[in-house]
Amino acid sequence: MTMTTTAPAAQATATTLPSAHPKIAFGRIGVLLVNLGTPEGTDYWSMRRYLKEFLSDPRVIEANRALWWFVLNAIILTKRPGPKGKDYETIWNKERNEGPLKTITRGQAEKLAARIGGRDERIVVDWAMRYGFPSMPDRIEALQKAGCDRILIVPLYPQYAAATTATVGDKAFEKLAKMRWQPSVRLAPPWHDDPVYIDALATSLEGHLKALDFEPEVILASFHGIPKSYHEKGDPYACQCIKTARLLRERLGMSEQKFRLTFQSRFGKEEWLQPYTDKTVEALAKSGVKRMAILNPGFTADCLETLEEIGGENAEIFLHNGGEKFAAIPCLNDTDEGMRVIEAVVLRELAGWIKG
Ligand SMILES: C=CC1=C(C)c2cc3[nH]c(cc4nc(cc5[nH]c(cc1n2)c(C)c5CCC(=O)O)C(CCC(=O)O)=C4C)c(C)c3C=C
Ligand SMILES: [Fe+2]
Ligand SMILES: [Fe+2]
Repeated sequence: MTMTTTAPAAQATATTLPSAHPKIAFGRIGVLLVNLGTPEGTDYWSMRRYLKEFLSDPRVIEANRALWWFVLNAIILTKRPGPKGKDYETIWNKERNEGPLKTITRGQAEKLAARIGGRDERIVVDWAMRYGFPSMPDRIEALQKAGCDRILIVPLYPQYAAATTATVGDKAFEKLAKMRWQPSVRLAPPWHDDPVYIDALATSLEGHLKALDFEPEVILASFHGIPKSYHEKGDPYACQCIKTARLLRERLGMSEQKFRLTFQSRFGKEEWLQPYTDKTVEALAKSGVKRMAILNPGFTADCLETLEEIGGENAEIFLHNGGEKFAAIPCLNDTDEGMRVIEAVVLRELAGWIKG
């Protein structure tokens, strides 16, 4: 017996859309590197605008809103912009007229694009600042216009804090809430205990120590602090900093006496995570330590807090109190070591989106 089949009748008409909508590009994959932000200039008004946006974020200042609004506007935004602007002047990139945080983040994005662009032609790398410019909403929109229907957002903080990492997510979703065709979004997790990161920090530190004309008696791994109350509410930040410092110390084979963890950049009257960097530096100098170095493993890029606060203020505290030799170790920045870490994090988090 033979079976015959008949072809189904050809569809009479093609599916038609109710009406046209604008042409929308799609099919590409965005990678958005995000760091904290920096003022647009060192003058009073640029400083004030930056500080206002930053310090109005409830993730950063968790105080009662009405009370904080008053303190911020009546006191902080009148007193802080002037002296802080002067501090920024000491580290300003005059060639580009911008803060070093911006220069370095741009460099990281450009180098990342060069490193991973060839793996998948759909990848587009961009960068943004959580506060100030280039703004996150602007760059997310630009990525979407470039055809990115998937975006990996990388908050450039090795240790998670609600005040830094979570607020990047908040800002991204605030923008997504206004989009008709939302891109799929991934937020890169912190990498505080990633072996690539620990190894990069160790290699970089060893290289810088070799280049010094002295051997430090004490090395401080100084992390930006947060209020102690945030830690008590469940922020994992302190635990992650402690783990980074321990892994790094073990990798370097140094004693707990020589390699110590401290927290810097206290803001306001509340108690912050301790031990404080400045108090430790002063106590070490007063106790007779003559040679020391400080590194900042929690900062992916040098900025006011590393160049001015550590390289300026803390160096001065040490030398003023009897210390003789002080070294501020540069951050990983866009060096080969630094890019090795960012590339590893990005490729791991792009898994499943790009070709294996
Ligand atoms: C690396 C992690 C950081 C954490 C955690 C963090 C918490 C935190 N910061 C403030 C207040 C200020 N920080 C400022 C600058 C600043 N902070 C970080 C990083 C972390 N902050 C960076 C990378 C920078 C940028 C420096 C630059 O070069 O532009 C400032 C502005 C400077 C100043 O006025 O002192 C403030 C203010 C709080 C309150 C906080 C946790 C709650
Ligand atoms: Fe800060
Ligand atoms: Fe500071």
